Amino acid sequence: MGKALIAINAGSATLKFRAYSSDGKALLARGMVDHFGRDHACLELEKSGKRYQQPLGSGNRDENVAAVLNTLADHDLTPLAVAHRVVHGGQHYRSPVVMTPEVVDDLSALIPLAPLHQPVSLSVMHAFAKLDPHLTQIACFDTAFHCSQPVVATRFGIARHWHEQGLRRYGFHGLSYAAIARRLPELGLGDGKVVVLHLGSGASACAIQAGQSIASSMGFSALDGLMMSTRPGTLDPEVVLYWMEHAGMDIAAVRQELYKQCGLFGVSGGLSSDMRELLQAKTDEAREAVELFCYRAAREVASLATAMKGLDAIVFTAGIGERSPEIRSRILKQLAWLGFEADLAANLAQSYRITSPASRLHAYVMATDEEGEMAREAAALLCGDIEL
Ligand SMILES: Nc1ncnc2c1ncn2[C@@H]1O[C@H](COP(=O)(O)OP(=O)(O)O)[C@@H](O)[C@H]1O
Ligand SMILES: CC(=O)OP(=O)(O)O
Ligand SMILES: [Mg+2]
Repeated sequence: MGKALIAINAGSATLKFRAYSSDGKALLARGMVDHFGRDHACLELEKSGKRYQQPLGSGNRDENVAAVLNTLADHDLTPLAVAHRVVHGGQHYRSPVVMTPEVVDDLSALIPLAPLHQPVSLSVMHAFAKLDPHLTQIACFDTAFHCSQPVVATRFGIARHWHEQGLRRYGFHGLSYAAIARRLPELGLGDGKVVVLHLGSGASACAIQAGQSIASSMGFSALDGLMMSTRPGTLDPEVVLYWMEHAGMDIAAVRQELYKQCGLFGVSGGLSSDMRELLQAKTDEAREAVELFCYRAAREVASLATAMKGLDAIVFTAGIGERSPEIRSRILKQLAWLGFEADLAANLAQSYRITSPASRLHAYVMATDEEGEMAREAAALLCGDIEL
């Protein structure tokens, strides 16, 4: 097999990768490390109709990444170029770029704003560069899709000079939203007002109108908005001041709390950050964690609909959104007053449309394709369709 365009998506609970033909169009192989960075990390690969699975026996992220690179080599998937999902592009990066030492420095400076993701993406780039220092590596940004938002959606209610210094809402999961927006015309929603719920380990929602991001639940960092696996979502900032003033927590301890100890994990009393486990668990704490997750997601839909002054449909996507009928059904129940009537059988079958034909508003399940979006961006950059 010739060389492949590799797309790497380092998320907070998974590391997904795909190999494409050099034009980014044909999918050659797909894989993922589930439970990325945890003791029971497991690598899966699908290639030429065959599936391979390998428990990694290590919760070390660098070792998990090394296993991915070895697997690519073992399966004859030599990189022609590698496209990386980079969560934070800051004020400056609004379209994909070829990595250079200067870009590495710029993206490293954003690590504090995306501590679960940015360092991992940079270390994956470093691992590939060690294999081949001349390899073209491309950064594709989660923040880029949200550049279309009106200023009002990007401002915090703080003094103007902070906004000018970059303290504003950026929005994340943009590669996922771009992939969904690309497919909205299939549903007759190319010009519609749609709220997309990206429910994975990190979770956010985005108002997409006529294919463009109008507003998003995530802000300056990927902490804001919906409650997530280990992140709280929207939080009164006084909670942070309280931690610092009364619990003796310094910045590192606060950051650790916000990124690792909150969300499903914290509310379930430390039981699990994994929705699959919480849905099986019988404790009151697990039940409350799941309830809060759904409640926050449903509330955000109504808020984002208001940003668009209307709503035509919602779309569920990502790990939980694509695979959990229970969570979708609870969110739809909370939104029933808006005109959603779930089709229970369709929801259980993970069908495309999961609302009944008579429902005033419709809900859909769509598989996200962050890697496909990155491959498209990288191929366009490599053939000169996007200016460097
Ligand atoms: N069948 C399922 N039911 C409920 N949750 C699931 C299911 N499959 C995966 N998940 C959840 O999806 C999350 C991972 O989502 P994903 O979008 O793939 O991750 P990441 O945020 O790492 O990109 C995991 O935390 C897991 O709990
Ligand atoms: C931005 C973010 O939270 O990403 P993920 O859901 O992949 O962890
Ligand atoms: Mg993800």
